[in-house]
Amino acid sequence: MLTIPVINHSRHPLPEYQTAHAAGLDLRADLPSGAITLGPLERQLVPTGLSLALPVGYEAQVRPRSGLAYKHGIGIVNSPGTIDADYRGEIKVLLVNLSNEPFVVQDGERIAQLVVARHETIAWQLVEQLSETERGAGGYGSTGK
Ligand SMILES: O=c1ccn([C@H]2C[C@H](O)[C@@H](COP(=O)(O)OP(=O)(O)OP(=O)(O)O)O2)c(=O)[nH]1
Ligand SMILES: [Mg+2]
Repeated sequence: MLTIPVINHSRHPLPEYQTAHAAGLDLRADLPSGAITLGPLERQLVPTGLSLALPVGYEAQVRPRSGLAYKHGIGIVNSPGTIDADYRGEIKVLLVNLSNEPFVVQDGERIAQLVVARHETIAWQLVEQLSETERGAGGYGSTGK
């Protein structure tokens, strides 16, 4: 279990895992001035009121919730959003309404989920040739349906 320092400027509880082995912690909209409406194809940066200090070597991904996507066409424009370990600002969620109907985001509503993951920090090794593989440069459906 990883412990992460967090500041909660919102009036909502900290993000929680909804089930015992969930990967994502649900993020809530922090809208002290009240609900906002996303018109069709409109995008808005929705605040969460949370700031983190992730350990070096970790990132957090801001991912959509499938229920909102399926029922209301709500996605995240930059999905998955990347929270860097050195970011100390407020986590925000760039929601987009991909439906034909206006969608109201309520204060405190669970709008996205945060997945914390390890990542590598790499150094480049500039070469003239890459190791050979069976796939080679094949992609984009090269293996068939
Ligand atoms: O969905 C997101 C994505 C990013 N961020 C914050 C944390 C992240 O560390 C920072 C920068 O994000 P990113 O690198 O994706 O944006 P950029 O356009 O490359 O901006 P920058 O030049 O500040 O890196 O913004 C969020 O709060 N929500
Ligand atoms: Mg960046």
